[in-house]
Amino acid sequence: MKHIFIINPSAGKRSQASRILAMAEKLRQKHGLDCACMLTQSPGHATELARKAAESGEPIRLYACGGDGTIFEVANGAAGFEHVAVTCIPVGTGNDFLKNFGADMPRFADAENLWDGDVFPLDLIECNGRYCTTIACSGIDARVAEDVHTYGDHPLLSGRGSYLASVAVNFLFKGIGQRWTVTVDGEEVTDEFALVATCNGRYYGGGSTPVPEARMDDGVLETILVKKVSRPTFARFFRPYSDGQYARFPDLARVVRAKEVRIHSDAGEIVTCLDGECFRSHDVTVRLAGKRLNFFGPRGCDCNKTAR
Ligand SMILES: Nc1ncnc2c1ncn2[C@@H]1O[C@H](COP(=O)(O)OP(=O)(O)OP(=O)(O)O)[C@@H](O)[C@H]1O
Repeated sequence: MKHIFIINPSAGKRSQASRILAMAEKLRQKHGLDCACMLTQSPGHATELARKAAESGEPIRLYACGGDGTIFEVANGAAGFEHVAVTCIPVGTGNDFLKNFGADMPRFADAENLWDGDVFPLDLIECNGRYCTTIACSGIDARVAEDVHTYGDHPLLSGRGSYLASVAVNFLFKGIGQRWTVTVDGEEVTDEFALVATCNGRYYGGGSTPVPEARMDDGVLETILVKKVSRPTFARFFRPYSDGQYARFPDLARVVRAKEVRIHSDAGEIVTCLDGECFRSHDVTVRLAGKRLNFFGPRGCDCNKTAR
């Protein structure tokens, strides 16, 4: 069994590469493990490294050392490979992926708790040819995420602080909704939408939980559709939405368990974020992926620990 640490030196406020290198060295000395460390050179490189390792055919444990973007990239390289398992060592800004594990999240920070931990499969969302582990969102929430990195470098703002700054800018200066045709399992609706978010996990945007009942291994995705609203209504809606209280606004938001959701925009581009990584397009297709991700974590950990 090989243990490969894929380290994103640009994740978080400052590089944790030397701490991860020391951690891997400790595993080598203490347990005689076959460990290797690789630093990513650029965006997308973690997918390349993970796929290359997986294609070697050897049994491998991959440690994605970074934030949500890093686990997203490693998952995209490792999905569907039975002999590969993936975990996350949190050194990112938000680390929303690991919040799904509740009180066990801090245990992921030390590889000593991980190297012989439980392996279990997680569902994945497939969106426009890529895999997403937690939430695939399109609309104002994705535009907010697209802008979060602008504020993420600010020394006075935490992960949550950068998120709130981006919400304020998008709310005050950019439109809330867009005219889209949304097709849910073949049923088409053309309307003004604020956002459409498909949830496998429960957290995004520095800790918002739009659909707290979403579970990461149940073979089902929950999609929340939110219509365009006025600024005052959005201001009232935002907090309860972030706290998973969408049911208080039945005229604005509904949650469906759909196999496939398609979004089409004739006008402006749709901004979509997969685990916080954003892209723009006129067509978005989201569905439960045929492939799953073997994940490992500390003994006894539960990806649904915080589910309602
Ligand atoms: N060597 C590199 N140089 C610059 N960017 C990189 C490099 N390696 C990876 N990246 C990019 O860094 C970005 C941020 O990574 P990541 O999301 O893991 O950290 P974060 O933003 O601090 O954490 P979070 O998303 O949890 O808030 C990703 O988009 C990834 O593609």
